[in-house]
Amino acid sequence: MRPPLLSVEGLTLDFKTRHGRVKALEDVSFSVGKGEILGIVGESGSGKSVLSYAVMGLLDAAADIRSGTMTYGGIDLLGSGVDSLRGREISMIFQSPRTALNPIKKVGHQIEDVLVRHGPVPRREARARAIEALAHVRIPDPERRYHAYPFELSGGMCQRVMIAMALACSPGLLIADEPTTGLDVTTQAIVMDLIRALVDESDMGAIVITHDLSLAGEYCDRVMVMHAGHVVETAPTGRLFSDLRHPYTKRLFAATPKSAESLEDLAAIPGNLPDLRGELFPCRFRDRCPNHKSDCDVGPLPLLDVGAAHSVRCHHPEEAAHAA
Ligand SMILES: Nc1ncnc2c1ncn2[C@@H]1O[C@H](COP(=O)(O)OP(=O)(O)OP(=O)(O)O)[C@@H](O)[C@H]1O
Repeated sequence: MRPPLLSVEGLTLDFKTRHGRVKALEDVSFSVGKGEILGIVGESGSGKSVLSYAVMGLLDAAADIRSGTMTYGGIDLLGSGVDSLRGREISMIFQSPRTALNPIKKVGHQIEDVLVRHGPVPRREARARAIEALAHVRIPDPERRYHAYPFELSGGMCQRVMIAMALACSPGLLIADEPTTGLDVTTQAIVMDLIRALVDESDMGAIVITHDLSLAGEYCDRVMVMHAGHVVETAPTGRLFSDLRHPYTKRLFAATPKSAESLEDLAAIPGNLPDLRGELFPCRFRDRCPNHKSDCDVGPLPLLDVGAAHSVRCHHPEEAAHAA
């Protein structure tokens, strides 16, 4: 087996605030391999963005990494002198591409800036490389689009420009944080098809962060489910969808719209995320969980291996689908 590209082990991270410590991530472990898309799903506030910012080294000063390791290609991401790795080897795209782009600069020039800064590519070659980058993300007529300002492009085109910028220096890992938010359904599919194709045709790995379980099911090789700063379930996509084992994953799935369903068919997930500033039980889902028992409140949660590369952090997972 090939060693993972990115490996995160036991990451525990708090934010120091005036109202106490926000326990944003606890004991988070996962890996991403070359040519693989890992989907990270969970409700708003589950820690998806904090986790990606931690990998990118974009955390604000209030963040306190209390324990854990993060390595990229064997290099310690928590060590010093790794900033140049990010941007070149690990690249990120965000939601709202229109606001992430500079509104008063031609998109071609914005790609050139990335190439010159992180490439490093000599300025005289940057224009040709920027046009290549636009062509790479299937933007029609890239020579003409090179001169466009963001307001002249659709939301989907702006997201493709962002992906072109992120891929300009051929990173090994792409992190896409809600890359299709705000785009219509057809454009969402175009952007996700593009990310899938770019991963398949290179050795790049990718993390796609989304609250949309069905999008993760369609485009990701593996899915990791987060709840209130914990990883509660991880599995290869096909396996997860045929055998949801964590009570939270099951409810998240039931709350995910499928095309044939009406709003009344959707089951809301009862209760709210716990306040991450207070004392927390070992299981952060316990107040919302239909399977809660007294042993859930004692000691650390077990990480159960429930099948091929399928793990669940729970005392009382749901019955296996085939046993039902
Ligand atoms: N700078 C900060 N200071 C204090 N708490 C923070 C800070 N940044 C994030 N948090 C807290 O960390 C937790 C996880 O937030 P995060 O933004 O990662 O969630 P998310 O799953 O990405 O949500 P969304 O889908 O809405 O983006 C939340 O409770 C949030 O309030």
